[in-house]
Amino acid sequence: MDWFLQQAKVPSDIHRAAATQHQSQLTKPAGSLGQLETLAITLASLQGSHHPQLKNIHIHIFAADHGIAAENVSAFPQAVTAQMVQNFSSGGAAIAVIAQTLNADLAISNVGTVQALPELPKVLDQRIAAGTANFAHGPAMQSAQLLAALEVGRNSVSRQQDLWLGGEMGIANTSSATALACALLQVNAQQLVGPGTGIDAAAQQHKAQVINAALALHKANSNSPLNNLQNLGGLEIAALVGGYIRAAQLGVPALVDGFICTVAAAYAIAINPSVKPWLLLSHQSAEPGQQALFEGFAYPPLINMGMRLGEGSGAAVCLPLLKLACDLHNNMATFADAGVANKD
Ligand SMILES: Cc1cc2ncn([C@H]3O[C@H](COP(=O)(O)O)[C@@H](O)[C@H]3O)c2cc1C
Ligand SMILES: O=C(O)c1cccnc1
Repeated sequence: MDWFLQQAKVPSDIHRAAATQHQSQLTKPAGSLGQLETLAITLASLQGSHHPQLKNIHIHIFAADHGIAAENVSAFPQAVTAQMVQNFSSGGAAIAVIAQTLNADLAISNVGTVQALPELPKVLDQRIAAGTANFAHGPAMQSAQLLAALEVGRNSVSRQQDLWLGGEMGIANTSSATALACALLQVNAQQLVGPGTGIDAAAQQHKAQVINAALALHKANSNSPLNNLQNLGGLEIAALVGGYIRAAQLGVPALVDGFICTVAAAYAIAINPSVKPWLLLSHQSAEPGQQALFEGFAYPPLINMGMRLGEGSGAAVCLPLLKLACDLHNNMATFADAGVANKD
């Protein structure tokens, strides 16, 4: 059996029940910490621990170019993908600043920029191809490339991680993500298309037309999520899919970023439904297409900051909340410990 079809670990009901009971003993009215309580309980059951923790957080950005960029669907030129990889490496990108502030481990995999890059700190050169092919004209990837990209994501996860957070960089990847979401949900691109890096309404119409035409082109071979991923995907999106599936198999919770990552996570679930409990939505992106996918997840997103950047940034912004959820769960006094009267 292909590795990505193997079952995910099963979350611990025993730890969920114990964490729920523990929360009811802490010095606060029951339920008053809202989602911080449910988060701690979820992390306890996923980590199989009475003391959920987020000490070892791994942020991994996957970068690749997209052939669909030739269709004029992004506000920015393709060269920005590689330039941003250098910016991740040198610490100037938003995600690099956030990772630094939060003291989280940041790695970058170049899975397919058109230009090869010189060796850069923190950047793994894992180029599978010089970007994807233009999916308006044919399959984005060969099947061997899809398998290789899934494998790159797989290899970024380890059991030692308390949480795995994937991010992406790839000019034109909102077009790929929109096409994938349309194929999964069986809807028209007009329903999901959005501004990406900031194109206006007329350009969004054009983007939707390009995507709809491509969906029609690939329709005959669109009967499985893996086929759709190969035809419409990006190398970095496929790597994210591999990362989400592996995290779930190893019992590592994964925090899902905005639109593109949510599409990748939805594909991980479509390919291997057992991964679903392990994928936590972080933020609601301002990219409109993301919301249509929320129903397929086990938990709703945590915050809405109006962000639409990608790079894993929205998920990373949620990390302090997750850490607080753990610390409150682990360090608050119980009514009995503190001598505080509980309600009758
Ligand atoms: C400077 C810069 C930094 C970024 N970081 C993430 N993205 C985001 O924008 C891109 C997707 O939008 P579209 O489909 O419109 O090209 C992706 O690379 C995504 O990660 C960026 C985009 C730019 C321009
Ligand atoms: O929500 C996202 O992930 C997103 C939205 C626009 C551009 N890049 C990423």
